[in-house]
Amino acid sequence: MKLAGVVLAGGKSRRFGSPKAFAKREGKDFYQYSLDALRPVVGELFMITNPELYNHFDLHYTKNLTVLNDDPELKKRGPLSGLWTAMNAKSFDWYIVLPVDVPFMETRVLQQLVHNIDEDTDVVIPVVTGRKQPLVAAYSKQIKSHIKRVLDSDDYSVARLLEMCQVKYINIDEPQPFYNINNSTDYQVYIYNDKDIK
Ligand SMILES: Nc1nc2c(ncn2[C@@H]2O[C@H](COP(=O)(O)OP(=O)(O)OP(=O)(O)O)[C@@H](O)[C@H]2O)c(=O)[nH]1
Repeated sequence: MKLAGVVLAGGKSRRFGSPKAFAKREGKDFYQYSLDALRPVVGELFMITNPELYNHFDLHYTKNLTVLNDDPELKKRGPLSGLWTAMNAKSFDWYIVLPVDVPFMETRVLQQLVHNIDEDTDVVIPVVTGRKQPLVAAYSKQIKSHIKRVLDSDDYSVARLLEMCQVKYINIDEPQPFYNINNSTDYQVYIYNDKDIK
């Protein structure tokens, strides 16, 4: 089974106030944590961003990394633009997706997703303390045409896509295996107090 990693890195970070991809934890950029978490489980890595951010990434951060901008025809439609761009760039059996704002992500969470892949499933999504996490998930190449259909419609939300798919939700049996850093309060709580929560 051929697996690709996809880091969604083209968001506007309105709530955070500056591009989250380049926020730092212990001197390392957030986007690098996502790449590092994916690297042990996938053959190739894709990071999908936008032209304003593109030149700020280290394009040679790791081997087998391709950094692309969202497909110009489908840009600014949120995370699915990024997933579509990666699927269109190269065919793999499954795409393991991460956002840029999970600097405590660990590879073992992604391994649990991969272990739950089967032929009757299109998408594997973890549920963490009762919350579904569709941007920390595995997507089959089989749903590429569904993604295109959603992006061509008025509602290009991930929720709309999932209505069309066989989704397997897996419970991650740990209190908080990762944190989303969406705004400055999250940053304050989880990064400044990093030493306290470890
Ligand atoms: N490639 C790509 N990634 C996106 C796009 N929109 C959001 N993302 C990424 O998807 C993940 C989740 O995004 P959000 O945190 O919900 O949105 P955001 O735009 O980054 O932040 P807000 O403006 O505060 O909502 C992040 O890693 C974003 O970088 C997009 O249009 N293209």
